[in-house]
Amino acid sequence: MTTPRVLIADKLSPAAVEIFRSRGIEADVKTGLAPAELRAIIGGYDGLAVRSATKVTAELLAEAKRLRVVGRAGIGVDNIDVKAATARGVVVMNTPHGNAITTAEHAIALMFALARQIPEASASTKAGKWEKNRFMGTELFGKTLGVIGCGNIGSIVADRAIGLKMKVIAYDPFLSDARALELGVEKVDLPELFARADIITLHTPLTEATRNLIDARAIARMKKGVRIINCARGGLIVEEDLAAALRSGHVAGAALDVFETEPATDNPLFSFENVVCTPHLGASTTEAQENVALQIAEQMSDFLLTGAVANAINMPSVSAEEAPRLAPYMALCRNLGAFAGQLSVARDGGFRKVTIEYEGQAAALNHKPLTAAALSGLLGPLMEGVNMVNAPVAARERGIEVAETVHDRPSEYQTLVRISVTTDRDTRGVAGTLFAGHRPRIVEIKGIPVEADFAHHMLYVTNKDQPGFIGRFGAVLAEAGINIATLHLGRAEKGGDAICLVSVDEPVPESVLAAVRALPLVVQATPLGF
Ligand SMILES: NC(=O)c1ccc[n+]([C@@H]2O[C@H](COP(=O)([O-])OP(=O)(O)OC[C@H]3O[C@@H](n4cnc5c(N)ncnc54)[C@H](O)[C@@H]3O)[C@@H](O)[C@H]2O)c1
Ligand SMILES: O=C(O)CC[C@@H](O)C(=O)O
Repeated sequence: MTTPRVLIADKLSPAAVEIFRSRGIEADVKTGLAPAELRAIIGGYDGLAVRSATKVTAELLAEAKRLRVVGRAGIGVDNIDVKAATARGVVVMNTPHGNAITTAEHAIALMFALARQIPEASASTKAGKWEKNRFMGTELFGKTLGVIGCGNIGSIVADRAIGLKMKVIAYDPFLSDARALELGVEKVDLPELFARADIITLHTPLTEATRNLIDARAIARMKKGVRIINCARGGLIVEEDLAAALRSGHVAGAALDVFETEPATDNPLFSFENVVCTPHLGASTTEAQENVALQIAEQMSDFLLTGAVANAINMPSVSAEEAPRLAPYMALCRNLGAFAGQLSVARDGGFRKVTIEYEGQAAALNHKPLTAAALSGLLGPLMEGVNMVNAPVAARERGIEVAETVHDRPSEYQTLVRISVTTDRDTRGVAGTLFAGHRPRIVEIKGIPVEADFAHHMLYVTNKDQPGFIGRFGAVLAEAGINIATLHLGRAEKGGDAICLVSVDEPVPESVLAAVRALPLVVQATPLGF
């Protein structure tokens, strides 16, 4: 394996570079590059580590020919075109917990700053004015805090606010009653939160569903004198609508760490005395930056070196312990998928349904990555650059139904995977096992037992089980100068359908295939490549 190369494109703790290098990965730090500069060099890297400044766009990804992973040292991935990355088979991973406490603390700090006008009071005091009467605050004790988005950060904010003896109400469509009870928050719907909260704090990701969540209509439903805190993403609030509500006095104040356009150097909200602003500092503590840098460097190194996948947005997880155990299964599933796919494409075209069955030891494994590997093999003949990241999406986009079946029954083999592909005309199944625990081996084709290793070039022939086939078949290949490396036969019953699977040393040319197909007793012949 060539040494993987990672580009660190945003300012990350030096600990990240140390981790990459100690794991034998080449790491270049090039921050502040213009998009064109980044596009010019990205083709040389297997991994890209970013924070929020670098925009990982479809244009950038189009130049990233060898890129396998984008690592976000932080939580929000809205600066990464995850759809484009997935389509190109690039894993996108983040560090979901590393800066959560720090960001929650920033939200609490902003709440205090807002309630006691600390930034303005500080500026005034330092300017030599002693304006004791100008800065009348509001107490937090007993106030109702409305938390919108009660995930990692929102729930830490709720916990801290409860410690301050505030009443916490929360709106999050995915918050269960049990979790709300555990957190000590009251679960409410959005209109009720707007109607009851004295202070509202936002902790949702920026998605199409949450963009412009706080607009003029939403603000009109809030209490007069409400205060709003945003430590999540700028696009959650319509800034003009917030400015209008600040002007009218309906909103008593706002504290904003994030803005619609960043870096925010000129924003109409800056002119309000009762607006506290910080430059996207939510995650900016030494502790959080150390956490996310270490975590992303470890995760990216694990993936590039061992295939382990943690905290990926667009791929199932594979733990570092599982990765070596799953590796031979992934090869088995990819090859079985490729076998079934090549057979079906060659004969019928489009796939309707794929069923992947796991039996014996395989039944106890983490199936999601194995199914993704099977789909990548299956779609290989149809798509360029298909891999475990983009195959499940590609299958969905092509309307292919994917079913996983785990058999809790004794298996003839210690471990078995069977892949069946249904087209408009037929269903074809291929099963395989791991020989000696690690070598993928075919054990059944269309219900007929046959034992064969996968090889680079193979020829799969179905024929009538009658004397004379093998001699003629061997002669055709021999006349064409094609050496048979291995030959495996199977049949459904004496004199019935039979199969012959050979591995050969080079691809079988079309003219030889035509000669094989023309032989008496031959039903079909399909070249296969693995
Ligand atoms: N200011 C900063 O520096 C900073 C730092 C870290 C994270 N963030 C932002 O904070 C966000 C939240 O981070 P997190 O770690 O808590 O994420 P999380 O995924 O743990 O929590 C997000 C929560 O939002 C909920 N949610 C989704 N859609 C919703 C909707 N329409 N209404 C209400 N709730 C909804 C989800 O169910 C989830 O529980 C991140 O997406 C990121 O954008 C900002
Ligand atoms: O990297 C940062 O400074 C901000 C990170 C933050 O926005 C996040 O989503 O994790």
